[in-house]
Amino acid sequence: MKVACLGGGPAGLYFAISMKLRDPSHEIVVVERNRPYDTFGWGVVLSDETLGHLEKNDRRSAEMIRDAFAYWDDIAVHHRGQVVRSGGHGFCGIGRRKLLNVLQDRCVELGIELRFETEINGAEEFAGYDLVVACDGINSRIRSQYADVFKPDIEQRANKYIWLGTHQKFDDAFTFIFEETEHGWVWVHAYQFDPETATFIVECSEATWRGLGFDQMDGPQTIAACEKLFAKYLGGHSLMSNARHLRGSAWLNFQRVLCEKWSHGNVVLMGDAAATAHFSIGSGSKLAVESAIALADYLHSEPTLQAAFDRYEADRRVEVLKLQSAARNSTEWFEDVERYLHLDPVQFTYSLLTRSQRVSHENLRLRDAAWLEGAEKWFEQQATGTVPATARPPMFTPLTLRGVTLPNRIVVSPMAQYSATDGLPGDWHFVHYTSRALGGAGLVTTEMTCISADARITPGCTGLYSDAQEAGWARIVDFIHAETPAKIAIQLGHAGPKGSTQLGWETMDAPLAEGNWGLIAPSAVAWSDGNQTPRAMTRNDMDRVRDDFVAAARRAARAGFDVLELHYAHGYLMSAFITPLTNRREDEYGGSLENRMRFPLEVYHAVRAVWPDDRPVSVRISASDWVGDDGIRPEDAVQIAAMLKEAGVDIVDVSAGQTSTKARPVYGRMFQTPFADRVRNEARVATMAVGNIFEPDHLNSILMAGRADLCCLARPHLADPYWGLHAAVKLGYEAMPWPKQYRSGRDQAYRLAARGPEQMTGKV
Ligand SMILES: CC(C)(COP(=O)(O)OP(=O)(O)OC[C@H]1O[C@@H](n2cnc3c(N)ncnc32)[C@H](O)[C@@H]1OP(=O)(O)O)[C@@H](O)C(=O)NCCC(=O)NCCSC(=O)c1ccccc1N
Repeated sequence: MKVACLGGGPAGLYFAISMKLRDPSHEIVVVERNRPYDTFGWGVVLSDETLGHLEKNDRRSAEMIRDAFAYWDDIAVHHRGQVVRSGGHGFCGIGRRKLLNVLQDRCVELGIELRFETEINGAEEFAGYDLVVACDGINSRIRSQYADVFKPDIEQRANKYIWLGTHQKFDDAFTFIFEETEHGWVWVHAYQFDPETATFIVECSEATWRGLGFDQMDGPQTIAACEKLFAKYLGGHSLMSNARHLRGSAWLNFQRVLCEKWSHGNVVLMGDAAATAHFSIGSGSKLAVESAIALADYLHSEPTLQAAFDRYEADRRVEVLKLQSAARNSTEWFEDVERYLHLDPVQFTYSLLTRSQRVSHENLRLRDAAWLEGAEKWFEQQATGTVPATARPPMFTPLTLRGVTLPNRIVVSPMAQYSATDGLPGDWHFVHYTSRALGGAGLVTTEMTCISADARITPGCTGLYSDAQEAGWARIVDFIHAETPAKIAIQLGHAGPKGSTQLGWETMDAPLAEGNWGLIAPSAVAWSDGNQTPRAMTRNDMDRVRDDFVAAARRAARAGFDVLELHYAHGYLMSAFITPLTNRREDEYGGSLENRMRFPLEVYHAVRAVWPDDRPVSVRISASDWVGDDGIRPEDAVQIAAMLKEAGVDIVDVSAGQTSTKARPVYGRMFQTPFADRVRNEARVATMAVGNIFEPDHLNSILMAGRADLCCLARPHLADPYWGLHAAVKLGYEAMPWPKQYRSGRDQAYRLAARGPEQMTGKV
């Protein structure tokens, strides 16, 4: 086969080697515009796993690469005058020039032609070749030439970065340095890649970059300014640019590239030309060399060029998407890093280490158990004020809000049971709520409990507007207080435009077959075409609703609830005021966010005035309407939370959506946690995270990284009332209190768990 590799970066060179090794009769040329020693980038990073793949593919070049590698295990984070160091991270770096030279030497050894200083203008210049591999990097000309076929999706990221080098040693750890300037924060990713040299990537937001005047500086001025900013870390050494190469001498914005199609005729994309991964997860080189191996394999296993391209694309796209998803998390973390810089250095470091969401709490334990234990102790000290002798998982630390101390951070999320008659909590509710409290949750939240009969979502919803209902709830609260360490919250709400609908297991959100009651809402906007149109509320209606909330709050206090949560989310009455999608009012309760929040805040203040001072109030909000700029966006949620905080709300329960039938939510593990994180760290208010949180590791990671203060689990608690107890068994946390009646079951559960996971009873 006659093969042309257009571009002599790692992808092109390694593909040429891989092809020649599989069949020495291939005639291969690598065409490259630069001279052999002309390159950008200082050092690149490969993992041990990728090195293993290289070894299997070509032992000889792998050994040469291994010999030239700098290894380091620690990550050091310089922040607010402290250095936090953790181990077990296992990186290896090599000079990009060294890597290219090793690969070039190997090409020559195998009889591959290297044609340097040759500019490629288009794939047609290689018409006589059987296979043309476009590995011409991030700005690929060949990709542009066939852009209508490859359909590249190129996203320019917000931050500015420059890739520099230094002779200062960073050989003991991969080092992150965060420095505050009068124009915002600037930070460094530094790592050694040969005995004399380290990569020194400087990054900041565009606003900081402009504020510091980098947009007006030439190369030498830029370097001098960076040297001054980071002088105390450079030990008198200078910074160096790779002046001959644009990508080593100028500030860049990272471009995330993904092509819809990777081949066209006999032309195929590879490496950065096909897909890129942000440098902050150190996986660009992995993608390039592993793609090179995969394409070489398929070209020798498949009957036709097209079949090989198809398998290559299908196989590599999955890997690319996985890495790009982790890379996106990491990129966004650095774009939003100013949100986290107020955190304590320990928590900030934890947040940094888990930024891609690929590294979880237990994974960090495998990397550096001692560091994680220290971090867990720090967390517990924040919660209790005392340094513990032994650490416990963050999810089992208490949280105090006003005069109420929750024994742990596990919350049973409010979930409608649709099982009440006339709003009365009955035996079903008694068994359901008390079981979850016995099962280890720190806080059990009731389903949305309605402030009046016409405030109900369905005829099966519970209420708190009669003496009988108050007595029914008091029975549940009393049992929980007498028999369990759990606290119990009542969630009070009014269904507004989503009222008078069928039970959850009938047709959700559809009106009743008969016996519908009239609806009220901020404006006469129906939930859907199939729902009743509500009447727009008058001020009299507002007075009644406020007074009903107050009366229910008084009853809740008398019934002994520990926490009161107001339901301001999911399209119900208060949420319908907050979102512009359903609030079309032209008076002082509609229009700006301040106006839309006016009635919800009035209700909050009225409730707070009758709710005991020593008991906290939580408010659940929808942090996104999932409809783009027409509805509530996460940045609006920060403002909403700031208003709630200002009003005295103790914790914001951050959910999302269910406010419009047009919503397009993006589901996934912990998919709403980024909203809780943003609200917590921008509005600086305690938050609860909710939404597809289901593993103990999720809770510990969320809490420890400061993304939320409590974690709500809904469906896991339907599947397993004893979720909290089982989580403690799984984590080996033996101090978890069990009901005394169940102690022999507890002992057996821990014994079986110690023998191995397959022996465990119950599931988590
Ligand atoms: C990703 C990788 C391997 C991709 O290799 P590719 O071979 O696909 O692309 P490349 O750009 O290296 O080489 C392609 C070369 O093709 C050539 N070329 C382009 N157009 C023409 C043309 N018209 N005519 C002739 N030649 C052409 C050209 O030389 C180009 O290279 P370029 O000009 O340098 O882009 C490469 O770009 C690279 O080495 N990147 C460095 C990525 C990296 O390792 N970053 C991670 C550092 S670790 C890190 O920062 C980190 C790690 C952990 C935690 C935090 C962190 N911050």
